[in-house]
Amino acid sequence: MAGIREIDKALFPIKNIPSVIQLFKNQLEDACEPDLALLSVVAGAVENSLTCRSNTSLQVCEPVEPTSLPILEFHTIETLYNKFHTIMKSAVECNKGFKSYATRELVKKVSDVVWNSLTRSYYKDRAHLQSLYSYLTGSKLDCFGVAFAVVAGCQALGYSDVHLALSEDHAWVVFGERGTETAEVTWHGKGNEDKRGQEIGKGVSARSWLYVNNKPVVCTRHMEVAALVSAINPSLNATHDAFEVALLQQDLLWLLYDLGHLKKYPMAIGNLGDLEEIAPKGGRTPCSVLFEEAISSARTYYNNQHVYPYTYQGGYFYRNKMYKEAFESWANASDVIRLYNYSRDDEEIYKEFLEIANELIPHIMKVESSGFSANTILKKPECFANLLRFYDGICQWEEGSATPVLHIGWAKPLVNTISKFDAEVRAQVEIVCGRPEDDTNKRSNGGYFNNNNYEKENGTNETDILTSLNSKALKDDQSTSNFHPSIEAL
Ligand SMILES: CC1(C)CN=C(N2CCN(c3ncnc4sc(CCF)cc34)CC2)S1
Repeated sequence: MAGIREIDKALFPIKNIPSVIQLFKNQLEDACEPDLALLSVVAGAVENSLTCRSNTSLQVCEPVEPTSLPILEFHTIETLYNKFHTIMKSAVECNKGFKSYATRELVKKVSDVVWNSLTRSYYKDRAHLQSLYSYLTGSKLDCFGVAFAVVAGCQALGYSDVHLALSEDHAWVVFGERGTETAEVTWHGKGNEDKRGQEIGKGVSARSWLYVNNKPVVCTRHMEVAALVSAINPSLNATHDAFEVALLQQDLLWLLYDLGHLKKYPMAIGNLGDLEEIAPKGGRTPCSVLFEEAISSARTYYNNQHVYPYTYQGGYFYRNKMYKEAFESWANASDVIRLYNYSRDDEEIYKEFLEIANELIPHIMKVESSGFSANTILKKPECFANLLRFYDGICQWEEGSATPVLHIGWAKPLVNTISKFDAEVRAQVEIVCGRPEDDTNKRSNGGYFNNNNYEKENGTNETDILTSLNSKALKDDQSTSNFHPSIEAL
C-alpha cells in the first residue's frame, strides 16, 4: 500500500477547502489508486469539526473566509490512518508478497473485524457515522459506513479486487478474479438479521427493489471516492447545514464529475444536482441538466432499473412549481417500480412513493384548484394520463408481491386527485392496453397512456369508472370497476 505520500503530507496543516480539494485531486489523478482510508479520515475529520461542534446553538459567526476550516494537523490524520492499518493487519494474516484475489473467508473476516469493533449499541441512523473518522474515533458506523470500511480495509491489506456495490438503499461487495463474487458485509434496515458473508439475493429478494434486479453500481476505486464524497453529510441539525461542508462536498463532486468518475453513478450526479439547485456555481452544468444526466446514466448503464433519478428530477420540478413536468417524472419512476415485487426490505422506496401520492400530488391539486392558476394542469390531458400511469405503476408493483402496497390511506387522495379533472379533459386520454406478456407473476408494462379518445378495454366509458371510484371511496358501495383489487376493496 502506498501509504501517505510526501506530496499529500505537504498539504498539511489543512486550513481551507482548496487544500482538501487538492489532496483529493492528487489522490484521484495519481497513477496508482486513491487511498480510501486516507480520504475518508480527512473528509470525516472536516465534517466532524464543522457539524459536531459541542455548542450546537447557532453562533453568530464573525465574517470569516468562506472556505476556511478548523486547522487539521497531519499528526491527527496520520495517527488515525496508522490505527486503521494496525486494526486490519493484526486481525488478518495476509500472505506477504504476491497478493492473490480475495476469498469469501477474507472478506467475511474483514467484515467481522469492523463489526466486532463497533460500539455495542448506538442510534444507527444518526448523521455523521459514515466515515472512517467516525469508526476510528467513536467506534460507530452506519450501514453504508460498515460496507465502505470493509472495502477500505481490503485495500489496506492489498486486495485490489474487492469493490463496493451499491443499490439505491443497500451496499455490499464484489470480489474475485472476475469480480463476479458477491458478499453481504453489513446490515440493512431495522430488526433484520444481517446476512453477512452470504451471496447477494438469489431468492425472492432478487426481485425486490433493494437489489435493483442485479443492476447495482459496481464501483471502481475512483467511484468509491465518489461514494464517500456523496456520503458527506453537511447537516448541522434538523434545519441547518454547515455551508462549508456543503461547499466542500459540491466542489469534490465537481472534481469527480470533471474526471468522469460520476458517469456510471446516477445518485452522485443527483446529489450534485441538489447542491447546485441550492447554490449554483457560475458557468457549470445547470442542475436541471444534471438531473437529466442522472436519468440517462441509469437508462444507459443500469437498464433503467433505478427509481431515484426520476424522483431527484420530480422533486426539482415540484420545488420549482413545474407540476406538469413533475407528474411525468413521477410516472417514469412508477414505470420502474412496476417491474419489481414489493418486499419488506423496500420500505424506503415505499415511503418515497407514499409521500409523492399522499403529500406532494394532493398539495399540487390544492394549489391548482384554488382557481388562481391561469394555465392550470387540470385542463391538460397529458397530466391526467401521467397521473394514471403513476398510480397504475404502483398497482402493478403490488401485483404478484407477497406484501400488499396499497390501502385505504392511498385511495382517498387518489380519488380526490382524479376527480379534480373534468370529464372532457379525461375523455381526451386513451388507455391502450397492450397484450400482457406471459411473464408468470409480473406482467411487463401491459398498457400505456396516450392522448386520443378514451376507451376502457371492455368498452366501459370513463364516467362510469370515476363515478364508481368516487362512490366506492365515499360510500363503499359494491359496484365493480377495472381498477386494482385494492382500490376495488374500498
Ligand atoms: C431523490 C432522493 C429522495 C434524494 N436523495 C436521495 N438519496 C440521497 C443519496 N443516496 C445515495 N447517494 C449516493 N450513493 C448512495 S449508495 C446508497 C445506498 C446505501 F449504500 C445511497 C446513496 C441515496 C438516495 S434519493
